Amino acid sequence: MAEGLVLDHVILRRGGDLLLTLDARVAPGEVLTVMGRSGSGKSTLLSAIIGQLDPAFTLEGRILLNGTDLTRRPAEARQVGILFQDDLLFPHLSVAGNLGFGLPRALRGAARSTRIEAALQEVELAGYGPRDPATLSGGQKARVALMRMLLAEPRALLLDEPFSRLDAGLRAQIRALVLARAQARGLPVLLVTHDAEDARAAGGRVVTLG
Ligand SMILES: Nc1ncnc2c1ncn2[C@@H]1O[C@H](COP(=O)(O)OP(=O)(O)OP(=O)(O)O)[C@@H](O)[C@H]1O
Repeated sequence: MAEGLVLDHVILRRGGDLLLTLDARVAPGEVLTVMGRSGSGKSTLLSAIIGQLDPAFTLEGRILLNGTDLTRRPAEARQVGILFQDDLLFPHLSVAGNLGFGLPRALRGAARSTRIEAALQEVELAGYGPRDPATLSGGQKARVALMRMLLAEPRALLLDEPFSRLDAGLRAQIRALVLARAQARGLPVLLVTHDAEDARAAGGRVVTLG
């Protein structure tokens, strides 16, 4: 059984037109960077992996995670986390409320608060639970969005240009944090980016679509 994320002869078509083909394995703790011109299908590939492919596209091949075939599973059963460029926090919830959103519903009371506080500590935001997200800096919001996603205990992580709205210094800092937290959990990571510096910093293999 192959651990990690396996894209087994994946072919995406729109109508009769071939969009992309990809055959790749991302091992636990490894980062595979996906680059390619605008329109080459990077975001569509991520949609297929999370189970939210637009019906305009068809998928051939298989998507496996830790040996389990996800191809026909509904999105909510896939345990694949994704971070986008505009990962907005829910404005009507506190920081703790936002983090709680990623937790299983069955987890209640003190166990719940303990998990939330540990998540805040992991990204150096101890004590920020009661804060209104609107009062956070861009980097703090990005850290809360990261932990909200990780608290759902994904088995793989997809990154769709999540750093591109951050200014250069912050971008490097958040990128390093996201990759470190993913690696600490042994998650396979697929990083979609236009930025050569992101690819270099990720340090793994690069595939170019189109
Ligand atoms: N819902 C849809 N219906 C039909 N065509 C679509 C749909 N979504 C995207 N496309 C088309 O599919 C192709 C791939 O789009 P996709 O967004 O995956 O590209 P991308 O590589 O992520 O681009 P970018 O780098 O600009 O974000 C493009 O030609 C796009 O116009």
